[in-house]
Amino acid sequence: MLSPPGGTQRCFQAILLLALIVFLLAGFLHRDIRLFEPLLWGQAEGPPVINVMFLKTHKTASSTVLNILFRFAETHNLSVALPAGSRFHLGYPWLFLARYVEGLESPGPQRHFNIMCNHLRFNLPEVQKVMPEDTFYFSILRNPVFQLESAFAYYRKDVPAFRAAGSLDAFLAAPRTYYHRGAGLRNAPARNGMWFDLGFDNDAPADEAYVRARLADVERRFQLVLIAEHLDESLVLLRHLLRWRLDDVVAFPLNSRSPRSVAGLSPEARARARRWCALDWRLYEHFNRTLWARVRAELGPRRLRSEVARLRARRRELAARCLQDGEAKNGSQITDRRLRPYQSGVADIMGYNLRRDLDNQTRQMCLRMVTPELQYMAHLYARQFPGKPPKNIPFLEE
Ligand SMILES: Nc1ncnc2c1ncn2[C@@H]1O[C@H](COP(=O)(O)OS(=O)(=O)O)[C@@H](OP(=O)(O)O)[C@H]1O
Repeated sequence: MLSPPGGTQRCFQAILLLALIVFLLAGFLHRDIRLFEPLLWGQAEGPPVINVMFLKTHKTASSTVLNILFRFAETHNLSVALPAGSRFHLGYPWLFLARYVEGLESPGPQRHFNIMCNHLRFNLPEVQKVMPEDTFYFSILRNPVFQLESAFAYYRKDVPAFRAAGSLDAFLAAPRTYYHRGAGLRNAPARNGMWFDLGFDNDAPADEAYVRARLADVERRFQLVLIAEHLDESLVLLRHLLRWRLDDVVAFPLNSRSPRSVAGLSPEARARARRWCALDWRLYEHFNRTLWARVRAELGPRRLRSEVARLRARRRELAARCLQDGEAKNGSQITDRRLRPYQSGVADIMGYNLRRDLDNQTRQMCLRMVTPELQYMAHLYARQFPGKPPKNIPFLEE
């Protein structure tokens, strides 16, 4: 005889119902946790880091990072190690000396600053005279092929090796024809420019032991090295390490050339650039690899994806709120000359027009995000040293 069908059926239905409840609960909880995840992630585990040294390498998206730091300094009323007197950088291309900083030129008890981020050639013992002991050090690198191409356009008229060559292709085909050590530091941007900015010899042979020793120096000193090609991921990691808010690291790209002034390079020219700048190439390869290892260890792929998406969404939102047409403009299209970026070489450097309908508070916030480096530095200088003559920016007077 068969057992009464009602019992088995009820048992089966109960199991099914239980499975359904478990399934729905799991799905709901999962969604629920995911809903709160970004909030939990956003919570800092201590006060924000406020002593920060950024080694601003050349042509690596470093102006965008500098803007982040200037804004943080201004909104938190922090002191910035600014170039002394009428200068615009901290002694570059010479190795940095503490006396290049305003307020440290005369002997006396050393003063410390919170933020240091203007162009300089790294020289640790002198930087340590300016920055507190607990300073967070970081820098940025870019693929040396594109960094060199950008430098060529930007310094075309200033760097003897570039001036002598008709084009970057011609330069890379026979760099020794144009590049002579006799020109000294003025030729630094023409070879291993990032290696040079780190304070190393940009003409040294790329011997394995030497390269490894210098990479280890950088590892030891810098808590983080950002990569321009992965700037958003880098900024997410930076924010996490500094315990800053999302808006602190949201930035519009600054100092970018208009696409028409960017030269395409053939695969041969790219390979030559990698060989010519072999030290920079090793540097870039190494820190590109360690950035991803670091991101995996600190954040993991899911959190990284979510935070990068939040950063991009916020940038889009602010671009729509702040910017005329929501986008960058060529240098000549910028109507307010105070927002015009410095133009150099044969590069057409882009900037931004602000929307006209902004209320005062929004305008103030947007203005900080689009103010070019030199103007922002002059503004901070006037704020920090009201008794000193203000910095004069010659191209704004023209
Ligand atoms: N993610 C991202 N965001 C912003 N900018 C980026 C980024 N990646 C690269 N770049 C390019 O970096 C170049 C500007 O570099 P810098 O600001 O360091 O230049 S400078 O040394 O301060 O003059 C400038 O390069 P070019 O446009 O090739 O000249 C920027 O376009």
